[in-house]
Amino acid sequence: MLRWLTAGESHGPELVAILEGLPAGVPISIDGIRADLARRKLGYGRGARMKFEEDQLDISGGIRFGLSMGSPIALRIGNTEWPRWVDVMSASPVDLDTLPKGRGAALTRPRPGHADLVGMQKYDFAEARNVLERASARETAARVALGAVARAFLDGLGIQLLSHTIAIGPVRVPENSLLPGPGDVAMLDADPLRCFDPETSARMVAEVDKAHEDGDTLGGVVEVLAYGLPPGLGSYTHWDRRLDSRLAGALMGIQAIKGVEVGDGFLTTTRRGSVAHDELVQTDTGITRLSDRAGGTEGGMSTGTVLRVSAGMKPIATVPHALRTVDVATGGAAEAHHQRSDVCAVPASGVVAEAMVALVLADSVIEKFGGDSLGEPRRNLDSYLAAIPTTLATSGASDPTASA
Ligand SMILES: Cc1cc2nc3c(=O)[nH]c(=O)nc-3n(C[C@H](O)[C@H](O)[C@H](O)COP(=O)(O)O)c2cc1C
Ligand SMILES: C=C(O[C@@H]1CC(C(=O)O)=C[C@@H](OP(=O)(O)O)[C@H]1O)C(=O)O
Repeated sequence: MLRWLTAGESHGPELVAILEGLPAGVPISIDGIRADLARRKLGYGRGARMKFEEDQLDISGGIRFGLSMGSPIALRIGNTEWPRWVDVMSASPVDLDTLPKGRGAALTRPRPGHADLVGMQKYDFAEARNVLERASARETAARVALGAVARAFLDGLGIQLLSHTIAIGPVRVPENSLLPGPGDVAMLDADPLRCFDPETSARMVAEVDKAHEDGDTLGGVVEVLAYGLPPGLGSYTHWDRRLDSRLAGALMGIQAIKGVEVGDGFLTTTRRGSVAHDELVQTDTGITRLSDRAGGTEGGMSTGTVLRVSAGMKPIATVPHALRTVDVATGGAAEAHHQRSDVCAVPASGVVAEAMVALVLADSVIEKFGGDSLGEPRRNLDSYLAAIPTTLATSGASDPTASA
């Protein structure tokens, strides 16, 4: 079993992350983790903080000479904003009257759509600073670092992941567009919105510009693809063993994600059964699916075809053209607090979604193929695939673009 935890606040000294249960012998490049952290900061529409905040990565344990040791992997990501927040986020008591006016001010005008009001109610805080510090998606940097480690493990088994943006607000890639493959990651990262279709990307840029001009914010949809999975990860035998259930939980656990679809998702519900599923035919190389509407799972198990899951992000709650709220200090009508914010963080969410999918898949692989050291799941995976009778064997991936 793979377990992971993160700690740390948005303006605290650092984020901390621990990954427990990874086999020994997985090659882990520290620069590779740094590269994924840099990818999370990409994307047209992100706010000022992404320009000056650096993710300062340090390894505290679990990796030696570039290889995992089988012990918990501990990572720290320093917040370079920290020097400006030492007093406001001090772990020791401070005289509140000495705090700087802006950063140290009590946040009594909760933002609709953020965690502010309910967080104050639940944890008995008079203002929202403690709430937003941990609710903030700054925490996703820690998850991306953990995801990079999980991805290194999957890589060693021939499993590769990527994500791309399929919608920004109302602008969406055309149905049945070509899907990106593992070789397209550099190209995706070079696109301002991490969109695979240049024409749609240009329209997305215009949509972000328009929202920015209007003092507004945007959401959208990202899709994660995983290539090279074996059939049989997850299980139909119990709800919490289902791969799709675990993926949905992990993706819904990302800040601002409000919906998850597997394969064609809700579109499938509009189709008749005769055109909703992926028919099977026998070929020279084994059983093949004629389409990929299901997105790589059946019965809560990976089918061995490309896994395709998407996550929908709501528009950023800190709207510059501030929303109506109540000042909880006075009880009077007010505008929600706003200093700075992202106009759109959908491309970054794609990188976070990749990390969450990588962690779930790595956990599922370890569950099925075990492993104290990398060789063990490799051997078990090979012998499992070799033991599938030829009458049941499937032949690699179907064409995922043939889904309609
Ligand atoms: C990568 C990323 C960046 C985000 N940036 C902001 C932001 O700048 N301002 C904001 O209000 N919300 C931002 N959010 C969303 C909030 O963190 C989220 O809405 C909040 O924690 C409340 O959780 P909920 O939306 O899931 O209810 C971001 C989310 C992600 C994934
Ligand atoms: C810091 C990050 O994202 C932050 C997520 C976030 C939120 O409310 O979720 C609000 C913003 O923080 P601030 O209010 O300090 O500008 C984003 O910049 C990051 O992704 O590294």
